[in-house]
Amino acid sequence: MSKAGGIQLHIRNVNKSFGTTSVLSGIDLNIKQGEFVAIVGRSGCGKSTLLRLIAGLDEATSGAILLDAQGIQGIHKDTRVLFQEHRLLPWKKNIDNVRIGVKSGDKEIAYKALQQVGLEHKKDDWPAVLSGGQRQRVALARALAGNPRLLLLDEPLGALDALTRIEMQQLIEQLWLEKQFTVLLVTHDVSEAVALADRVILIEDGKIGLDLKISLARPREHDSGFAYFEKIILDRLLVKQHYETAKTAAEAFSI
Ligand SMILES: Nc1ncnc2c1ncn2[C@@H]1O[C@H](COP(=O)(O)OP(=O)(O)OP(=O)(O)O)[C@@H](O)[C@H]1O
Repeated sequence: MSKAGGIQLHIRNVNKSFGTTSVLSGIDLNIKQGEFVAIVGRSGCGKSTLLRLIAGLDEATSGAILLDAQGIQGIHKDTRVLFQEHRLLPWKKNIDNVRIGVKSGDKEIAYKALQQVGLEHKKDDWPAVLSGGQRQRVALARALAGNPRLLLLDEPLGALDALTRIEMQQLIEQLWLEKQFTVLLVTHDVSEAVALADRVILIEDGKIGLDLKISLARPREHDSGFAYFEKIILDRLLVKQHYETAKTAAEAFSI
């Protein structure tokens, strides 16, 4: 029997290099059972790399990643990952794509997962006839069907239009409140991070530059409190960008 509730995560002094290029250095992070954490940062800062290490899809160069106090060894049975691309198999009907996520292959469980994302009526359709948002919902259903305790989301809403994106955010929040799994969401969208997360982690220069608790009630409104948190994060991202731009300009003019 798997344990109920979310997975607890401890990251201790994790470093990751590709060849001689260091991407992550000295990452320390504790995530509580059932916490919703968003990871933001400029393009290429190492967000996806960190997520892949936690998913067990890649190995840290040094340091430790503990899931429920156990050192990670490959993909944990209670972890599911959702990527920006839906990764559905085009030759399988939606219900059969969701069944891939069920260990026993049980069709009932797959059907229930499709119900949870509001797409049970599309069970016998092919992924090709769905909209982009619907395909992402089927991919989410496939992840849910595995009854995850840790859900890793790597920009899963990045390719969706603004309205569908907000609907998906609400669906993810509602499922998280119901099921109490732990969530790590990598996103470029600061507003999305503030809308969903208990904590926002900002990565810069391969380190944690900011670890901000979002102390706003749910469901979140776009009010002055929301704008306050958005500004803290955006200011931090932009200050860094201004610094980089100034540095590049200074180098170009040999200042
Ligand atoms: N398998 C790999 N081999 C070599 N370099 C890699 C590999 N994976 C990632 N990198 C490098 O590591 C750095 C961080 O990449 P990563 O994808 O984690 O960034 P990111 O913050 O998720 O970026 P984005 O927001 O653009 O998706 C980049 O410079 C990238 O080129």
